[in-house]
Amino acid sequence: MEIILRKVHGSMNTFYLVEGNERDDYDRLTLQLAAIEPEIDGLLVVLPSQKADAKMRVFNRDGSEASMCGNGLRCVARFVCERDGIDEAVIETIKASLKVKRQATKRDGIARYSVEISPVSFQLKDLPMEYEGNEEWLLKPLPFISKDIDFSAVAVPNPHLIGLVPAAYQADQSHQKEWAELFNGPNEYFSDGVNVSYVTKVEEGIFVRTYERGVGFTNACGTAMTASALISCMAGLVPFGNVHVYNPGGMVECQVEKKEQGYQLLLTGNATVLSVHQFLWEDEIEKSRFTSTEELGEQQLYEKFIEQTSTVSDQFMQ
Ligand SMILES: N[C@@H](CCC[C@H](N)C(=O)O)C(=O)O
Repeated sequence: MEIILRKVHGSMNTFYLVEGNERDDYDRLTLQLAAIEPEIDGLLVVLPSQKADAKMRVFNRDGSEASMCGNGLRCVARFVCERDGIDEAVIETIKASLKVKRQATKRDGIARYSVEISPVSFQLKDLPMEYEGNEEWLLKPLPFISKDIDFSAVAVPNPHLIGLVPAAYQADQSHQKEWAELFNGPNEYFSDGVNVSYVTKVEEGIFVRTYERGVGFTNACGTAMTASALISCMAGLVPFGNVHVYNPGGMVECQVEKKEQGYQLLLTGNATVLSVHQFLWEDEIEKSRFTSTEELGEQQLYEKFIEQTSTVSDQFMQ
């Protein structure tokens, strides 16, 4: 079957995006694409919805399905808004229907979208995380990892473990790698795995590096950056409001507001289309292949933006 794929990214968190109908083998398509291009983070599927403008499903590079993807949602938001000629939409995801909005284009010419990140839960059962009968784990060390790092567990609604770390843990990622690999294999704490982020305060906001469940280290994880901004506000590291979140793939803005009914989170950043492809999707991987590729020029604009943000991020890059 011939399908159209768009290669897209939010903060260099890179996906193929396909529009299709509900079917049960998008995990197979993800694995086929990852076999051809091991550096992609996963697949975004745009489906019809009964209750929203569209539905999004997200597959990690290893074929596992996630309940949410913040960077991916911005790319889906752009696809749906451009397809339907609208500036705002509602996208159904596994656990919630979320509002998305096109942002006015700045002078740099980059397409940007804002997406709601919801629901937010600190209940360990919602990640799930199991640790000595605790119901929540917020801003305190997990003694079996380190006495020096404050960790927090939060579901938005995909699972995140967030550590507030000094800069030395960003320069050498071996500590983060060791624990993230452990928690994403058979282990007693996180039965479904977890996205693990290390967060460091920088003058202009925070820097976040994430080891993603189903992927490994990534340029950026939108839900992780938003959850990290929330935890950084709760810790008093940065004020509530608009938080600049730097990452190895650029910078996004996370709006963190405390409301009576809980926290309201908004993620704003680029939604870049790199290329459009035709792909022959066959049962066997050997027969599946790209049959055409059209490169778009958008990445040049994004690279100029990265040059500006790299003054902050470079100190943490190896
Ligand atoms: N990159 C995403 C999150 C993708 C899913 C994650 N790996 C999980 O399994 O929960 C984002 O931008 O939020």
